[in-house]
Amino acid sequence: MSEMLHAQNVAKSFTLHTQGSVTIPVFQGVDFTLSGGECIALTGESGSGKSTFMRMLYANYTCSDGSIRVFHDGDWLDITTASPHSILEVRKRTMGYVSQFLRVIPRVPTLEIVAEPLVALGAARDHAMDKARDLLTRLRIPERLWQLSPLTFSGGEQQRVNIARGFIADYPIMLLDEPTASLDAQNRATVLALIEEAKGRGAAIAGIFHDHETRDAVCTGSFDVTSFKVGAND
Ligand SMILES: Nc1ncnc2c1ncn2[C@@H]1O[C@H](COP(=O)(O)OP(=O)(O)OP(=O)(O)O)[C@@H](O)[C@H]1O
Repeated sequence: MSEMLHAQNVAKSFTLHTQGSVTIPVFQGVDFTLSGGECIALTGESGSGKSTFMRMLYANYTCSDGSIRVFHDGDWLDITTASPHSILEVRKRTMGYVSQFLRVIPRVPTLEIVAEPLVALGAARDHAMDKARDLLTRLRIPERLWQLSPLTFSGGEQQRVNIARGFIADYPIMLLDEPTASLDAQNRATVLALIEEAKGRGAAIAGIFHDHETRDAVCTGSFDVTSFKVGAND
């Protein structure tokens, strides 16, 4: 399995500038690697920093220390020092992120929202639309909703649209933030199948899965963020 992501000696603390510059240390000294075909669960008690770490892997949060290198376009790129343009390129071609919540521009139809990442990669529009229809069907979004904006959809429907959008492109690295959180058993099974398919094509996956059954079904390993808590080894 080839390594796709390598975080080294990563630390994070938040400074609350609006609250007397109070500093909240979260973790330090985090070493983490992710290879193709793996699905690693980020684990640890509530507040240990799982979401924070995942946002750092996606360069949404800065690092207080350390490096996070991703294998992008045949070379290693440190996203902690990369330009905003490079980060957008990494997100477009190398690293997908499926969050629990859908963020979309109002009035854009669901089908377009799902197809968009593949169109952005240069795929033919017909192919992207076919794949979007296929994913929406698999995720049981009724066809009568495809031309509507998902803004008025239920929480579970919005999450499934988000999953369809996240899985439409074959990203080499995928970050999954509770992808099955508000899904029923049938849809959860579909998401598990999508994760298995991504693993099978060699994607390197890291995820937060509060549901143990999901974690046990798809994960090849786990990574406990708690052990890097500031002061954990004092
Ligand atoms: N934007 C932020 N500003 C300030 N503090 C933050 C911010 N995001 C997270 N934190 C703090 O960082 C710590 C880790 O939070 P995080 O959400 O990453 O934990 P978690 O392990 O994902 O928790 P949970 O399992 O409850 O979702 C918490 O103490 C939290 O208050």
